[in-house]
Amino acid sequence: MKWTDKTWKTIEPIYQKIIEMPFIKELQNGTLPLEKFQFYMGQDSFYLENFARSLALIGAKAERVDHALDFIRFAEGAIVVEKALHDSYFQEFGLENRGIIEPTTHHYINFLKSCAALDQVEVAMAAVLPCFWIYQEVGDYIYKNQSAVANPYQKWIATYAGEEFRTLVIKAKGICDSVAENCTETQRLKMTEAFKTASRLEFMFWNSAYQLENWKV
Ligand SMILES: Cc1ncc(CN)c(N)n1
Repeated sequence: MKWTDKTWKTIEPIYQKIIEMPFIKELQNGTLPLEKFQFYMGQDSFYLENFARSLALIGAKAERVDHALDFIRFAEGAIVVEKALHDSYFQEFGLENRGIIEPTTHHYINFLKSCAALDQVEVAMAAVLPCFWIYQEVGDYIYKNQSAVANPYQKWIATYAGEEFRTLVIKAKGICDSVAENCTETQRLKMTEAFKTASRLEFMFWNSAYQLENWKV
């Protein structure tokens, strides 16, 4: 069985919790309060910027030159999406600035950057995979289950349920499977652990937006 198939099984309970969370349910039926979506967009702008930096670092460390090129392109794509957020979504959703990096965003981006800087490159590749794969699954899930009424968040849904994003996810999964084949079992377990931690952080990221979580001091 492929490393990705085996690993997804370990996060099935986390994924189930994600699709049941109020943020996702309300995004799906279009009732998510604007304030929560604005908070999410602001934090996601910080996230994407730092996700891109992590991807670029992984690209620089990849053994295979084709993997390096793929990761450098992923990094470029994340920066382009981040810019699109500023140029269009922020305006559309009335967000004047992105605020400051709040606790869960801080935790997540520092987890990714530390994996990219300090861990074995295969482990770092596994750590960024949920950022692709979970978003595609959630995008597809919402797209398939949404009600017919006009949804103010349709553009967000279309981004992650679209063909373009699916192609990236297939590529990112393929890279993880190919590097996992050349790893020892211990290294593969470390990859799985990193994938699981990032999946938990995806849950926490949406949850923190729903709670409008902040530093409090
Ligand atoms: C927190 C988070 N994770 C993943 C994605 C999709 N790249 C995102 N936009 N934001």
